[in-house]
Amino acid sequence: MKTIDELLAEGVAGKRAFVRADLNVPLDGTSITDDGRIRAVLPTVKALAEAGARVVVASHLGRPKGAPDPAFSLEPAAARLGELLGADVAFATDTVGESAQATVAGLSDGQVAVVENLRFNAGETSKDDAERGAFADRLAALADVYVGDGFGAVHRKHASVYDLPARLPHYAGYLIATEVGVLKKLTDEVARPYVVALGGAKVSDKLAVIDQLLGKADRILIGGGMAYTFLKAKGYEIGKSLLQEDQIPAVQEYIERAEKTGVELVLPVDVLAGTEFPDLKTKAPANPTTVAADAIPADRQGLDNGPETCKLYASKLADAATVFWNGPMGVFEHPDYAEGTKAVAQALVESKGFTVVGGGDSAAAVRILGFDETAFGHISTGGGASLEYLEGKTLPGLAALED
Ligand SMILES: Nc1ncnc2c1ncn2[C@@H]1O[C@H](COP(=O)(O)OP(=O)(O)O)[C@@H](O)[C@H]1O
Ligand SMILES: O=C(OP(=O)(O)O)[C@H](O)COP(=O)(O)O
Repeated sequence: MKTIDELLAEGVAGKRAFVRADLNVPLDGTSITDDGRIRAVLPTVKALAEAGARVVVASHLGRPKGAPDPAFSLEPAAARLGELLGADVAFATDTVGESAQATVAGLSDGQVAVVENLRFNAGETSKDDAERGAFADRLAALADVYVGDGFGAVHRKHASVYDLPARLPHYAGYLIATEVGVLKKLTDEVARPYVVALGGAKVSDKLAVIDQLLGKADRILIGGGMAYTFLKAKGYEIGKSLLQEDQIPAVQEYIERAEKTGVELVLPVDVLAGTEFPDLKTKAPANPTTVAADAIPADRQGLDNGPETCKLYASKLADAATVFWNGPMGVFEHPDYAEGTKAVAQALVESKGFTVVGGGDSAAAVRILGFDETAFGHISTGGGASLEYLEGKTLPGLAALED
């Protein structure tokens, strides 16, 4: 894999450098609640700009449906990037159209532009190779070289991640190099006990990871939206909680395999349940009740770990020599549902083991809830990406940078 240092040594002045970043930051309307992913790509953007490149930064944000949607505009992220760089950052209101072409053509050496959300174009995420390829061709027309630095998206076989690097000389940016360097340590001989904590909302994406983790981890703690498919698979009532119904048979098999192989699979014993999903804008009191995890009332949904589960998970993390945590334990964005996430973060802070937190929202949670980032071994910008890396899978966005 060629790195950005090789590109800098070859000389990049006057060249258009396309940086595929992951600027998928959490937003409250148009205000960014955590800019960690923007800060994470700064070393790459700065190095290219200082070397005189014309830097074109591209990213997805959220999951728009292949067409422009103002709620998912990258404009706030572009503005924040400009503030952090201390320089004007141009913004193109489309990704490959007239605005992007004119914006890129207007760049001088050392200037930076951001183009609009890649996922406003159906070709970005298409499963059809030709459709993705056609979009990648249009992206390629904007640049001379490609720098892959969107670690959080390297597990996606998307046009800007997988097809575009094949069309341009390609290099890995500093963030990807750092992330892979740290995560590699968890794929070699890991210090045991190795405990993995999984939560969050991207349940369908991440349930499959457990299949592999069962052969690697000594203990797996399940929380967040992930937990309810497990509780349902055990035959419990989960009310209106998040459920991945089609995954129940797979989850039942995971539970059986864990029992047979001696992997400790730990599920919540109590949860905080509300009558509805809380209002994250007003943060109006949600008045949840603590209920047993095997008897969530039909009109309620589990939205955080309960107090007994918080204690249980802290005890299960206390003796870990290695911890990997992805996915908040509850809807931490609301103060009534933040305790489960806080308890896991606190247990990692107190841990004597090597601790890794991964994921856009998990990393944001740690910072928003006031934890000191330096108290963790590593905070990864990618959740799904780091999980799939730990599974030993070939990640499209890394494979594409290899040759
Ligand atoms: N029980 C739950 N029900 C619904 N959403 C949940 C629940 N627990 C956590 N979440 C949500 O999960 C989201 C983060 O999930 P995810 O994107 O998978 O994590 P990450 O970005 O760290 O990989 C948060 O916005 C949080 O509100
Ligand atoms: O937020 C992300 O992943 P993560 O929630 O697993 O950390 C990445 O930006 C990838 O986004 P996606 O899961 O919509 O492809």
